[in-house]
Amino acid sequence: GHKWTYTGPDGEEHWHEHYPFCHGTFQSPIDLNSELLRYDPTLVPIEVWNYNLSSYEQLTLGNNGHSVQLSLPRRMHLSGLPHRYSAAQLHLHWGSPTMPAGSEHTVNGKQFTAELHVVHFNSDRYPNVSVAADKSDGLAVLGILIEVGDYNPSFGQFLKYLDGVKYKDQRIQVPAFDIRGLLPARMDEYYRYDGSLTTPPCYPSVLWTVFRNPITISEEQFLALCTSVFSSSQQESAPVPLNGNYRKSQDSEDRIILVSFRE
Ligand SMILES: NS(=O)(=O)c1c(F)c(F)c(S(=O)(=O)CCO)c(N[C@H]2CCc3ccccc32)c1F
Ligand SMILES: [Zn+2]
Repeated sequence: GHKWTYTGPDGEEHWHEHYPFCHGTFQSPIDLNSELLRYDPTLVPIEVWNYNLSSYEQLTLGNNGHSVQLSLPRRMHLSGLPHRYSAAQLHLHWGSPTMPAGSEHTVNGKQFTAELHVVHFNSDRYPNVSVAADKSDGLAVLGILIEVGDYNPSFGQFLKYLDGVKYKDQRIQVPAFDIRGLLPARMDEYYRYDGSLTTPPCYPSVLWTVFRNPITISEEQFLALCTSVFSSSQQESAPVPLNGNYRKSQDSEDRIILVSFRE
């Protein structure tokens, strides 16, 4: 597909020129504003299955120029959603050393330091994430807000390999680890709304679950994330740091955001 970036002539204001859904409805991210929240007692705790991967297993860590992503085995899956959703990949959105706020979802206008997305596809209905990506019930993404605080050992499990994927299109195999460690303790408190991919092609195909409680990473871990990787390929003369890879808040239109918790 056509080149897209987060700034400049191919930035998010231009995405719709080649990816029409980016100008469409049900776009993500949105501001999770108290005025739009509705408590829904039917929202059960999210349950994750087979997230505790063995270090004998290897995962593919890659830099696709837009984010760093980790491939996930499809036996990892979620229950507590309208269908079984099997894992495909996880990736991050973050700020920069000078502008550290880089989450996609915001809470009452507050932008967090970064955001982790664990992308799953509806494996009851579709064979893989690519086929599911443009179907209205195709994807379920877990959003985990990240703020700077205590060191995060789970996060360290793949940050330590970032030097192997410094440049666009680099991929390496890394030992798997317990992905549950990247999620917040409370899986019963979350925001829920119908939205989209936050990157082109912006398909309105995502059932979003953003956990209420952020996880923390240390200042050093944050700096490692936003200084280790580049959106440019190794061959290019001028290395372009990969950071600020977040889409701005979209119009929530008249969407209600369901919450599993009482304020
Ligand atoms: N923030 S987000 O969760 O909306 C989201 C991304 F932010 C993002 F960068 C990617 S990507 O594949 O790395 C790049 C362009 O899709 C995906 N890719 C997913 C969705 C579609 C698809 C198809 C095949 C493999 C991965 C993906 C994504 F779902
Ligand atoms: Zn994402």
